[in-house]
Amino acid sequence: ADELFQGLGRQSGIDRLVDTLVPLLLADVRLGNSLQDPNIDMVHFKQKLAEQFCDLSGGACKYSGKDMATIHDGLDITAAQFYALVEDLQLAMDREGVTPAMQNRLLARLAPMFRDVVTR
Ligand code: HEM
Repeated sequence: ADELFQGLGRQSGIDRLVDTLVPLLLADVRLGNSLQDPNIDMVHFKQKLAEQFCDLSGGACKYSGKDMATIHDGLDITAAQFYALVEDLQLAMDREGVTPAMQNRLLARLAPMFRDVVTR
């Protein structure tokens, strides 16, 4: 069941993936400036993202952050922004050597979050 967790390189691979992903998100003008808010604790954000990827991929973690609808409520996130994040994640996974099969598996587990994240 934890084949995806292995495919992402276990905890250390997931941590590297998040370290590669977050600068891409911060630099992506398509995402708008919600992530540039100085009130966002980026250390916390990265920890929660890594924990979520670990949980979703079958690692021995339980996501302990806010639920996706609550945290993204009021950010007016569009479908285009959701897909832009997915593209950044694909690029980060390419850079970290995650195989296409494993990339697709992680993306498939994120897809159901669309309805909670996209509100505009
Ligand atoms: C599959 C898509 C997405 C996933 C899995 C995801 C995941 C997360 C996670 C785990 C957190 C931290 C939760 C916490 O602190 O408890 C978060 C926060 C946040 N996300 Fe997303 N997110 C997604 C899409 C997006 C998109 C498209 C945007 C648009 C720019 C976005 C903007 C934000 C912002 C601004 C925060 C920080 C909110 C705050 O700390 O007040 N997210 N997201």
